[in-house]
Order: sequence, then structure tokens, then C-alpha cells
Amino acid sequence: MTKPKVLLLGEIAIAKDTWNSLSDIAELIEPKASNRAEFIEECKSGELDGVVAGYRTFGSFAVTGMFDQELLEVLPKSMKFLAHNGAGYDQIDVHACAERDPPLLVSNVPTAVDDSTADTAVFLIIGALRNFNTSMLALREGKWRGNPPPPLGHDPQGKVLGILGMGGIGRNLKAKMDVFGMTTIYHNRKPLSEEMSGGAKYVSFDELLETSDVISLNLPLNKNTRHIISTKELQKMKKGVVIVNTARGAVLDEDALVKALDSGHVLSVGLDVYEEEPKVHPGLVRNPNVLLVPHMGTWSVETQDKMEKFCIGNVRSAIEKGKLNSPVPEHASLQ
Ligand SMILES: NC(=O)C1=CN([C@@H]2O[C@H](COP(=O)(O)OP(=O)(O)OC[C@H]3O[C@@H](n4cnc5c(N)ncnc54)[C@H](O)[C@@H]3O)[C@@H](O)[C@H]2O)C=CC1
Ligand SMILES: O=CC(=O)O
Repeated sequence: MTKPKVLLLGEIAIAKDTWNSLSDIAELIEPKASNRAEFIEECKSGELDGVVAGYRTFGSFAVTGMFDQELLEVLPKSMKFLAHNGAGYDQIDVHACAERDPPLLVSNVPTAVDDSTADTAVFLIIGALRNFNTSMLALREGKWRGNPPPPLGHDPQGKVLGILGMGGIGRNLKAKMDVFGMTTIYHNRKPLSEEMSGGAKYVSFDELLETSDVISLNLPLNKNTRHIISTKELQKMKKGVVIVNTARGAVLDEDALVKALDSGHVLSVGLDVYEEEPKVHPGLVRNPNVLLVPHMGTWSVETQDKMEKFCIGNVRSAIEKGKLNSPVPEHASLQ
């Protein structure tokens, strides 16, 4: 009997054995295309016909671009499942996927990302509060702490951490920052139970902006959250606020942020994500009060291994049971 095809978009970095074990139930194929135009042609040529499920990585964007209406129109009709290896699925138009006939059901990888992304946020919070970047740059230029040395930094103890988006990563971060003596408040679309929030206080969006010493962005990027932090929101923040973003660059308006940094209203920033990755706003690069990390949130052996196995689990379930283990919330009722 012919096996269903599974399309790999991107690379399996670690869990190669788990991936190869899928060949018991599927024919594993990869596209020849190296850019979007070629990928669209390959789809149209019929070479990918018979593909039932796809596994995609964040980096495969370089080949396919957005999973949008244009792509949905050329993908083989046999393709019913797309397992995304990542928590954030903003590269996929999940609404268009739901409306396609037949729907393309999408899963993501929540939970496996929580520790390492929250760890990255911890690093950025402490680094930005203490403003370590300035002296780290001076040291590499042979100037020790710099001349003059940087202003004194700030300790986290006793400060208020405001988490915008209290999901898996936000809750994990809250627990970690308890150890640093921070008090956490949060804003979400809905308040969480006391147990889920770990005792963090639910506040309105404005109260979070107005009362936090440090603001951590941990919400998904979608049409409702694009530039959720822009000029008006930055003005509501305390003078000297520290902002950390490990969510997606575009939840924060980078032009507005650069202006708020230049005026001194925002003291320092720690960023893992950017509006137009891999480009970084020149106003951020030139500012020593900005601690920059190139989207390294889940860049660890252990987490990549967990994420890949989780995502492969979605592919296996799609083929064996016709269902994804962790459909994105928008698709949960479709299967
Ligand atoms: N830097 C990195 O490498 C990584 C970045 N991420 C990003 O972090 C985001 C969050 O990840 P998780 O915590 O796993 O997601 P999650 O789905 O567990 O949590 C997101 C939370 O944000 C809340 N939310 C949604 N819209 C909101 C709004 N308008 N205002 C306030 N809260 C809102 C949701 O209710 C939910 O509680 C992902 O969507 C992804 O973009 C995730 C993993 C790694
Ligand atoms: O950015 C990484 C993700 O898992 O989302």
C-alpha cells in the first residue's frame, strides 16, 4: 500500500532518529525549492501531490514565506495538517487555513518552550536593569568600564514586574522572578485562577503600563496585538521603565521605542525579537542601553530536542489518528 507523504519544511537539528522513525508510517519528502517562487511552482507541478502532513520550522519562512492564501491555493489538496515547530505561529494565517476547503489544520509547540524562553527573559531583565551592556561593550574595546563609567544599575529586589500575556512563558517567568524578589502583576485577556497566576495580581492594561518598573512582553503576535505597545502606551509608563521583549518584535513599535529610549523615558531595554528579523532597527543597535540577543529564546540543545519531538508527535498523530495533539486554539474545534 502507498504510504501517505510527509513534507519537511526546514531542518530537524537534533531529533533525527525520531523523525526517521516516521518512515514506518509515511514517505518522508523534502521540497527542492529554495525560495517562495520556486516552492509555488513545485506545488503547482504536482510533485508534492499526496502530501498529507507538513512539518515546518520558523526558519523555513526563508523558503516558503508566509503560509497565506496564495500558498493555500497551490498546496496539494491532500495536505490536511501542518505541524509548526514553535509556540508562536504568526507566520501562518490560521484563519485562511481554517477556511480552506479542506481546512489545513495547524498545531504549534506550547509548554516545551517555557523554560528556555523564560530563562532568556530573566537574562534580559537582569541585564537591562543593571545595564550591563554598556560596560560589556567598553570592556571589549579595552576601556574597562568605560570613561566615564556607566551610571549605577538597579536591583530587581522590591521592583514591580508587569507581565503582558500570562501564558506558559509568562507564568514560568513569574515563578523565576519571585526568587529575585520582584512583585509580579499581569494583564491577560482574562484573569487567571489564583493557582494559575501563582499569586500575581491581575490588573488592567493601563495599570500595568502605569505601575510596572519592568514590563515583559509575553503575548502572541496577531492583528490585535501588533504594536500593542506604541507611543501612547510608552508615554503611560513610568519614567525609567525597563522593557523586555521575548514575544515577537512587532508587538512593540520599534520606531516609538527608539524615540522613548532617546528621550530617556525608557531607561533600558532587553530584546530577543525584532520587527523585521534578521534586520535590527539602527536606533536600537547604536544605543548602548539596549541589550540585544538574536532570537535565541529556545536556542538550547535540550529545548530544541523537546520541541522537535513534540512537533514530530503532532505529525505522527495526524497520520495515525487523523488528529493533531496540540492544535492551535483557533483550530481546536475543527478536528
Ligand atoms: N523568543 C523566543 O524564542 C520565543 C518566543 N515565543 C513567543 O512568545 C509568545 C507567547 O508564548 P506562550 O507563553 O507559549 O503562549 P501562550 O499562548 O501560552 O500565552 C500567551 C498569553 O498571552 C495572552 N494574550 C493574548 N492576547 C493578549 C492580549 N491582547 N493582551 C494580553 N494578553 C494576551 C493569552 O491569553 C495567553 O495567556 C508566542 O506567541 C511566541 O510569539 C515563544 C517561544 C519562544
Ligand atoms: O520563537 C519561537 C517560538 O517558539 O515561537
